[in-house]
Amino acid sequence: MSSSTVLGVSSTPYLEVSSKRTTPLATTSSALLSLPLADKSHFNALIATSSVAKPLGFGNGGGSGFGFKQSLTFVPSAIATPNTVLSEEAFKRLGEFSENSGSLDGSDGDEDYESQTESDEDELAISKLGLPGRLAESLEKRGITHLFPIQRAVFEPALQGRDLIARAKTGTGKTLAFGIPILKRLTEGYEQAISLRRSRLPKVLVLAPTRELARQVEKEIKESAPYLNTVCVYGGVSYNTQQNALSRGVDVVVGTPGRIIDLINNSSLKLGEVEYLVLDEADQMLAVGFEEDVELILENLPPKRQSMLFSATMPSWVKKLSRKYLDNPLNIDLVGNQDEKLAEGIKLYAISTTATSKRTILSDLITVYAKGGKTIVFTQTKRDADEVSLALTSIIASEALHGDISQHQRERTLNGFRQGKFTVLVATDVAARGLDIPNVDLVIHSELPNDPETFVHRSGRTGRAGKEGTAILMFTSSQRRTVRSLERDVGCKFEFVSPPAVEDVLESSAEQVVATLNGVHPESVEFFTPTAQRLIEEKGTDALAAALAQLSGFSRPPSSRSLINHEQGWVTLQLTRDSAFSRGFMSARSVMGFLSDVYPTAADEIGKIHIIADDRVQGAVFDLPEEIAKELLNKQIPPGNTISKITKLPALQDDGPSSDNYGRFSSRDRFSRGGGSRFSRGGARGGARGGGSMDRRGFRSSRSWGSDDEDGFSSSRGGRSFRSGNNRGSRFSTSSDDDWLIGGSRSSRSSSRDSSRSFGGACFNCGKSGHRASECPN
Ligand SMILES: Nc1ncnc2c1ncn2[C@@H]1O[C@H](COP(=O)(O)OP(=O)(O)OP(=O)(O)O)[C@@H](O)[C@H]1O
Repeated sequence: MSSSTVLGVSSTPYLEVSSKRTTPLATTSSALLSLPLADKSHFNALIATSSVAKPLGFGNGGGSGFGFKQSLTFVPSAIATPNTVLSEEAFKRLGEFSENSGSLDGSDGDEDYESQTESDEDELAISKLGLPGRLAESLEKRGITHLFPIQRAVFEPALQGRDLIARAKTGTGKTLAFGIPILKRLTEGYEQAISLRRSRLPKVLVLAPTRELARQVEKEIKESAPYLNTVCVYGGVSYNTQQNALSRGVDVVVGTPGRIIDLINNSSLKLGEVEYLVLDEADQMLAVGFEEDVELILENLPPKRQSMLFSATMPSWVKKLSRKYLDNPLNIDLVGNQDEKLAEGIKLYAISTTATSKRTILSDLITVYAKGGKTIVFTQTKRDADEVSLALTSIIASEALHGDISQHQRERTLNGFRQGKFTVLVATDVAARGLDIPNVDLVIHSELPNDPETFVHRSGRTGRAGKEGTAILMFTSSQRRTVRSLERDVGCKFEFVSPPAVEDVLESSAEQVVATLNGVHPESVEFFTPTAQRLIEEKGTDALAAALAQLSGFSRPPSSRSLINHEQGWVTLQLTRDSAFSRGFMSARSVMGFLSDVYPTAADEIGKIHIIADDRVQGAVFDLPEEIAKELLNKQIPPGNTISKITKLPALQDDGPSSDNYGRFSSRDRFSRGGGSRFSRGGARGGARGGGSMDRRGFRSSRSWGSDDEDGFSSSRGGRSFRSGNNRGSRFSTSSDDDWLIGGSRSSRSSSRDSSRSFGGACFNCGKSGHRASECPN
């Protein structure tokens, strides 16, 4: 068995699979379901593929499935670890391996696969699992006709009584993965019982970290096995109802730790007969803060029980810690360490924002990316959740959800959201884990999450059960590095995008309005038809366009916005220079030099400057207040230069040219964490720090320093709010998030109106600093 693995496959003889050749789908579902039943010391892992996805109606690709490869294959021992089944990482490697190899009998694997798939689908059907009739019936009634992959992987070992640690991506059906085998056992047990005691004690305890999640698990179990008595216990509501329910005899208790402890302490909840324990969101349940409570609860459970841990994230410390509570657990990991941790159907975007532009961008993102569907916006603090929700409400119906809101209101809000009464839920991480709300199209992280796990869970509120969804991460320029490490930790890639252009927002708004027109009652339409006819005769399509504009909330033209930081009232211009005319490279200084020559007011009022990333283009983009931009565009400019208003940003250099002195101070990360760095910005900028009395640019530069921590990584940890940004909210503070600010010597530039002082930019003519092109000795 050196390079081969021996697998026990239900009643069939052991099957030896060489590591060079595999059997495409020789055994499929039966293998999956029965593998752990066999002599466990003999098998390492099993690779399941689209035969898993297909019967589930996920198809083989198109982003809708779970990303399984085309065939079922077995893992050579080199890849699998003992007590580990079904790693998707292993799937991938072995998928390739099996695709290149023939089947053992030399037949064409694909044919075998197709012919085999038909019967697999059958075997995997809920109706073929040997479930008690009423359980199978209620599952099927709910549309659960086939097991999902994690459910298949867990089914047999769970029935065998193994302790488990199971990881599978968000929205892949982990609740029923533990639910189905437990309910099977429970139902079978009760079918043998003559009658059920009214005072029976719970056999199953499921712990969840939040009340909403506990309620949801309760619902899933109740709907799957309505004939059992399932009681949910959680804080924030009266004890009476829960105590009464428990006293009537109970089979399954689902709850949050705090209330469970209270009920144990007042003797309303007795856990002495629990046979099955589940920790949902196990990594959170065992994290600091929860673990003590969990431990306390476990002390009340019989030592002989089956324990199962489930989560979409399972940091290694959880596995270590869980040894305390589990007996020789089987690891079932459908995620894999090297692979992307997010569900397959989630499209990821990242967008750089500033504190002040955040809210405008937020509502634009919702308009453009959710297209009228449901959105969850995650904030760092409760206050942020309230404020963002309030701010959005004037544009889009939205509600806040967080821990300070009364439990009844929390439930009303969640129900309203589920039912589509409003489309935007603004929540703290109380909603990050587990919540299964159908058709959430968009998740927005309005602030960086505290850790990669939270990112995975928050994002996982969309793209569930094989559906597609979008997650957008908003970050400030100082957090760019953290975003990169997030990519590494989660194994994902963001598409970095600019804020939606005004045109896109208008178009999406119009589309949404058009979609709502179908809902207008025909009788109402009749009332308006004569007026509509008259209007069309008088104004043609303009009449309808005006109606759409009004309904979209754009009865006035939207004010222009910077493409760089999305600030209203600003425009982004592009300056390019013919290579024949170029001297030296394009830098922030040379842009300043150019503007000082052509239109000094523009140099005074300029916002951000970025150099175009394309090496073949000598160019930069920069922001100007709308009126000044208009003036500038009417000015005569030196030959070989082109200046224009743009509607889409070209690719930009991240940190500015390294040879530019200003670039040295460009990465705010350098300052945001190091405290009193020797690159003291204040010093470098001519004492701008704290310079509230300085002129505008000096002031701006001082703000950019001062806000470093507020918008930096520490903000996500410390729960800074939009408000902190907004309180600083003059348009000048917006520039405080500059990727790199133009003013290596802002204080000196700020005096450019006073020509007697030295000129801080570079000459546009010769590229040297210290003088203007008009004063150029060359
Ligand atoms: N076999 C199945 N067939 C059809 N739908 C299913 C099946 N199993 C689960 N579902 C549905 O899939 C959705 C996601 O399931 P669930 O909430 O259990 O996911 P999860 O893996 O626990 O997600 P999270 O990690 O976010 O908690 C639910 O709506 C559930 O009813």
